[in-house]
Amino acid sequence: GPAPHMVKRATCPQGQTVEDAKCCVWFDVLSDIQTNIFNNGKCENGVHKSLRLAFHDAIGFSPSLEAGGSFGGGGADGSLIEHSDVELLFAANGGLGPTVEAQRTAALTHNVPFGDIVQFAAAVGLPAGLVPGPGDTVDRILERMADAGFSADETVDLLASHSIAAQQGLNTGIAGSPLDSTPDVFDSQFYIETLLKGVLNPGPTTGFAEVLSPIPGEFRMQSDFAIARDPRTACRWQALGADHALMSSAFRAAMVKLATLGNNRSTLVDCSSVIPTPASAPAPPTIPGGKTLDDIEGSCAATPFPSLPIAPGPTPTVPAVAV
Ligand code: HEM
Ligand SMILES: [Ca+2]
Ligand SMILES: [Ca+2]
Repeated sequence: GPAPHMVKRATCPQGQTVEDAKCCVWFDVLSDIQTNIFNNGKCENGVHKSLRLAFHDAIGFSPSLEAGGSFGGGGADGSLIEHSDVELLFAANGGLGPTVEAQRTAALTHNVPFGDIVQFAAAVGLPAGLVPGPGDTVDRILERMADAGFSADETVDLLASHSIAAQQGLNTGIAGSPLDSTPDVFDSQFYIETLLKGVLNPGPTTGFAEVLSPIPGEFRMQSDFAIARDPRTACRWQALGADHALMSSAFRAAMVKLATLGNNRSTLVDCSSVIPTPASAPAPPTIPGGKTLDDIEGSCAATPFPSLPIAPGPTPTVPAVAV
């Protein structure tokens, strides 16, 4: 049967049953943001930015800074909205402003908190430098993630987010260049394509922390390139690339942890049933057209890269998305 916190105990005014009557307002928030932030529920810029915002809000959480007597950040506390005057100035949060404002409007409309009120008092500013950067070494990224409580595997799991992602700040000349060939589909392609040999620059100039890409139009950042090939992370990376079901379940588990960082989970109300059920599974993982297994830089010492089907036709040019 369902876990105790998932037992539905309340009926909302519109007839839905939920875990707790406190969840009902989130149906109103849901339809508001589907319409006003997600362009009628499309996996586009509003969704991409909102996911990135969730990471940047939550990862401002450092037990080691706190132990040293400094403010360690409040974790997933809505500080990016509450203290947008401070936090939007951090370089890592570039491009997030419009989403922060749209979410503020929705929160105020429905009278829901930006984040946990207890965390708010402490979260007067997210210490800069807590969000990993695309030019950081794998050592530094894994250390920072470990400080916030994430293993190397969980760090890889969270990067599934880069399957629905584009860059705009690293190379402004090609703003909207996606990180995989299917930026509107949450699939395994990101993990496969980051392992392909880099052969080209997608733009006329090279951006910050940009490394050679395998596919015209696709952007590859240094940190993704390096994490895909590091002995500590390469096997997990490859495993998620070959298995969408594993990728989804691993991402879900790591995202629950991220979304509640800095909060006491026993004090939170679980409203999972408000989240719509995802549409059907995406197309199975493939090696992009025009490439072969020989183009994959297999980096997991223990296991060779699996032989995946190759998409028909020549190597595609990945179109830019709106950002
Ligand atoms: C661990 C190290 C990570 C690094 C170094 C990193 C870095 C970046 C960078 C530099 C961009 C491009 C930003 C721009 O130019 O506009 C980006 C985009 C993005 N990141 Fe990450 N990221 C990391 C982890 C994560 C995690 C854990 C999540 C979510 C759980 C996430 C979600 C996203 C999303 C959704 C985008 C696309 C935003 C858009 O399309 O506008 N990232 N990331
Ligand atoms: Ca925060
Ligand atoms: Ca994708």
